[in-house]
Amino acid sequence: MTSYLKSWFTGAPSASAVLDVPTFLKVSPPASDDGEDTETDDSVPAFPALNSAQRAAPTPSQAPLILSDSALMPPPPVPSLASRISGVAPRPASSLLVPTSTTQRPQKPSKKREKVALSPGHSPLDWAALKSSGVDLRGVDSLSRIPPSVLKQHRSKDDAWTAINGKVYNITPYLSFHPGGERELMRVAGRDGTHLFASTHAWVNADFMLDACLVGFLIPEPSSDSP
Ligand code: HEM
Repeated sequence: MTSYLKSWFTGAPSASAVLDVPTFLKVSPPASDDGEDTETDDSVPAFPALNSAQRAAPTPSQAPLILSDSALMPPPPVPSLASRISGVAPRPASSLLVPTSTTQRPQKPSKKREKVALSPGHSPLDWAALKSSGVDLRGVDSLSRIPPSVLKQHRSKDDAWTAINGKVYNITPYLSFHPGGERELMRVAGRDGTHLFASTHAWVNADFMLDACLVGFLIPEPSSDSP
């Protein structure tokens, strides 16, 4: 047995190791679909099949080369443990990956825009429903021309007006619906809020949000000496 294995690895055929591969000349045909097997021959098929890859395997003289450990492909490099900092995850090998950690301190949330919890029934959808319900949200019979002095008189929560882009709105009904809270919205009550509004959320369409609350148009203060 040992000499046989030796001859296999070295490729030298030994006298005692003669591969005696039996040759089958007859192979049984595949069974027919209808199950009617006309052949009464019960010979077993050759295994491996006569034309199989196994039979075409190398002879002892073509024995496969077995590589030693040093001839094999080296393993991937071990990440350098020396450069690791305690408590900090190692940097990924690819610079395209997201860094696993950062040395920057998290930024404090901006104080400028804080969301407030709106009371139930005061979502933006509820506001849209109220606007289209036909309920009077203006509090005036007709639109008028409003100078800053008149606007100034409407600065209480129950009666709050503001001017945005030249239009004056009654913001009292919107106070409890404002996602930024009543307090923030009241900052523009009784005055022109265009600048503050735009610097807080320029993307909000005040014209659309408050169309049902329009009370008039902001005009310059009439000069006292005019007739
Ligand atoms: C007068 C008309 C105003 C209308 C129609 C209005 C409308 C809105 C709307 C629709 C949002 C939600 C925006 C979003 O989710 O992106 C919002 C958020 C907010 N508003 Fe107003 N706003 C008005 C005035 C103001 C004013 C004068 C201030 C304060 C100076 C203010 C402060 C805020 C804040 C802080 C938020 C933040 C919440 C967030 O991050 O969404 N708003 N406002």
